[in-house]
Amino acid sequence: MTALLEVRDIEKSFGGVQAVRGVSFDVRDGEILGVIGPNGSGKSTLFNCILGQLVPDRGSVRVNGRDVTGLRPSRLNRLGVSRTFQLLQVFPELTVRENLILAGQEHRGSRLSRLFGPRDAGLGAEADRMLDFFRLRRLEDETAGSLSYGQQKLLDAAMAFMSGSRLVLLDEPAGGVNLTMLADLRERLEAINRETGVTFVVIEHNMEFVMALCSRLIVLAEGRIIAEGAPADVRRDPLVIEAYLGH
Ligand SMILES: Nc1ncnc2c1ncn2[C@@H]1O[C@H](COP(=O)(O)OP(=O)(O)OP(=O)(O)O)[C@@H](O)[C@H]1O
Repeated sequence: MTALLEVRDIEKSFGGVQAVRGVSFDVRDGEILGVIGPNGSGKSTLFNCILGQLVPDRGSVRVNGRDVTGLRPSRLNRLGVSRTFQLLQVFPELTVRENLILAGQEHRGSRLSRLFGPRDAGLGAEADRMLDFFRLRRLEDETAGSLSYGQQKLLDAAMAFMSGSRLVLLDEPAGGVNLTMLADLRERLEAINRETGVTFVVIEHNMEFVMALCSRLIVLAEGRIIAEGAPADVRRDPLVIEAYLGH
């Protein structure tokens, strides 16, 4: 079976710094893959190469068998690929619902309909679905800036799933989220994966969260994959332990 995402031999340097050195992996349709590694191991650079924020020096990225290497993020959005960033991307002055609609419009490649189109730009039903999925319904008319940080992270994740995204890359979804909200976030991400079959790749520093959420992990150190497998095996791997302790 063709993988949904095929990453082959990606390399990326910044001046003399080799941030990613020949990374290859596949993500199967419906899988939740975690990408972990110490600070500076190349996780964000790899994500940016996959999602068109950076053009890799070498290697290729395929989505559903189609070569998308170096394609701009907006083109990837239209192919059903979206992402979150370490820093929140919500618009604090817009309501929760408006943020969802805007994200949906961006994924479709247009912000203009926000100004000129119908109020919900035809995305109302989908926004409703996300409000229910991420249990944000009672907050739909609140401005995003008035929510707690954990609620804003939930909204940020929900926005990535708008407009039929089939592959979502989540960059530190658990960062800065308190314990109660963490359990909620994980449970909701598992539910959306189970119920809609959407595939995700997650960069995360919170080990407990990532081990519980992901069915498979890859571990980066100094720009290379040093381990790959089920969370329980990866956490026992001497190379992984050394990479973390070394930092
Ligand atoms: N724009 C850039 N210019 C120069 N060097 C960069 C740039 N982006 C990343 N690097 C370097 O590339 C290496 C990998 O960084 P990257 O941010 O990809 O690691 P990371 O695993 O995501 O780290 P963290 O967990 O701290 O977010 C680091 O040495 C970093 O300093």
